[in-house]
Amino acid sequence: MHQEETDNTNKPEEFIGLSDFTSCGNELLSFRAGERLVVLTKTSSDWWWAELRGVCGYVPSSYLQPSDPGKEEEDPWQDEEYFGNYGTLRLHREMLSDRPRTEAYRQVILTNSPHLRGKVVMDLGCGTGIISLFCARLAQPKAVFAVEASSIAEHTKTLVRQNGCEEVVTVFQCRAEELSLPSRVDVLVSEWMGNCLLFEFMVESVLQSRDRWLKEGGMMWPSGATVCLVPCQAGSYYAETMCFWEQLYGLDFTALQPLAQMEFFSRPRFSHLLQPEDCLATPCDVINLDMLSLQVTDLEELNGQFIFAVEKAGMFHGFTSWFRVQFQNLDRDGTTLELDTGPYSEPTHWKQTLFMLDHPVPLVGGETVSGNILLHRNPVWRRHMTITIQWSISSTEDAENCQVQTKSFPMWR
Ligand SMILES: N=C(N)NCC[C@H]1O[C@@H](n2cnc3c(N)ncnc32)[C@H](O)[C@@H]1O
Repeated sequence: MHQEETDNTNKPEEFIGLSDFTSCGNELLSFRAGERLVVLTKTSSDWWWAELRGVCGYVPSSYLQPSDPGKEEEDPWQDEEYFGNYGTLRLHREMLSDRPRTEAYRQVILTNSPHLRGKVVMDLGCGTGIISLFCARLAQPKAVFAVEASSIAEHTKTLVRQNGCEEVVTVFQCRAEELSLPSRVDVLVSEWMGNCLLFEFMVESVLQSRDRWLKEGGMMWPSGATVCLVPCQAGSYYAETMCFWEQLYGLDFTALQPLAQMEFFSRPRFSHLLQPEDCLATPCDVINLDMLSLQVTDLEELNGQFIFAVEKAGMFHGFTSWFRVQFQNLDRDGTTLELDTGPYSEPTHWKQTLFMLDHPVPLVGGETVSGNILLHRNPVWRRHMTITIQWSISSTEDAENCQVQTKSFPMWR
């Protein structure tokens, strides 16, 4: 690749393919018309270094157009839409009606009540203030700073008054990044988890607030987070999205199956309820995060390995993912509490996330599914990521011919 001139602007930009481009060299990146690529560096006027679904390569600049001109100005955090959504009751009602989630935080406050006495607590992204109210009602903290950027905060102030907590709880209606507080805090509690743990990437705000406001030796709740994965059957989802086209009122609509595969299997399926009997192996913890040491830069790429021993024969339709979060006790010898959003626990509003393979594969007991998962944060749209899973299936007989497969799932851009 010759360098006519280099453009050192490193701000990634999103472009859309004007027409299909098929790579004819190993450093070139193929794409289809209409696909959104992220141009990382305009290395020359004709060839740019770009990324598509976690893979990088050179693309011809003449095949690309900037994604919708208005979008250049669009905030990469999409905060207007994001905080707009949280300004309505719909999402707060969903979170409050999630008993395992809300009860877990209540138990954390109750269990740690003695050590919370006289402490200063920050509740980051407090929403309706439920966790702050738990603190004020179930313990005797010196102060609780309830931080909420959306317009729901106006109502949160009323809820604090109506529940007699205004002496202890102060609501700050602003982004945590713009906050000024009278003092640092002993405990930073937040319910920040999104689908696949990280979607929305509110965790970045939590880490920045930790570095700005948490006292030395202070406590993060959650103190730790784990991403789990398992190979699974998804027979009913496969039937309703793929088999559906086989016999339609006596007609053969299977010509639509390639379209169905693109439409239903190319992105993760949120809110999938995995039945325990559909797990083909014992689930693996693939990513572990320590909320005291985790850095924002670590969030760009998180990698995990897995080896699954297939325990029973079944159809390998895909992988299912979920998360657990841990709440270390303020009494260092005390029990660590945990919220598990997996298939063996009571379902939460997150349920689980399903990653469908393009084609199901029959598995038999004794085979192994091994590989790795990569959570790659979107360099342009900062609340989004692409999950890439690489796997190979090996059986005891012919271990050598296990071919490595890979698939990337944008969540969502
Ligand atoms: N996936 C989740 N748990 N989402 C909960 C997000 C809650 O935190 C609020 N929130 C998210 N980020 C921030 C931030 N940087 N500053 C203040 N509030 C925030 C948001 O408005 C909503 O009420």
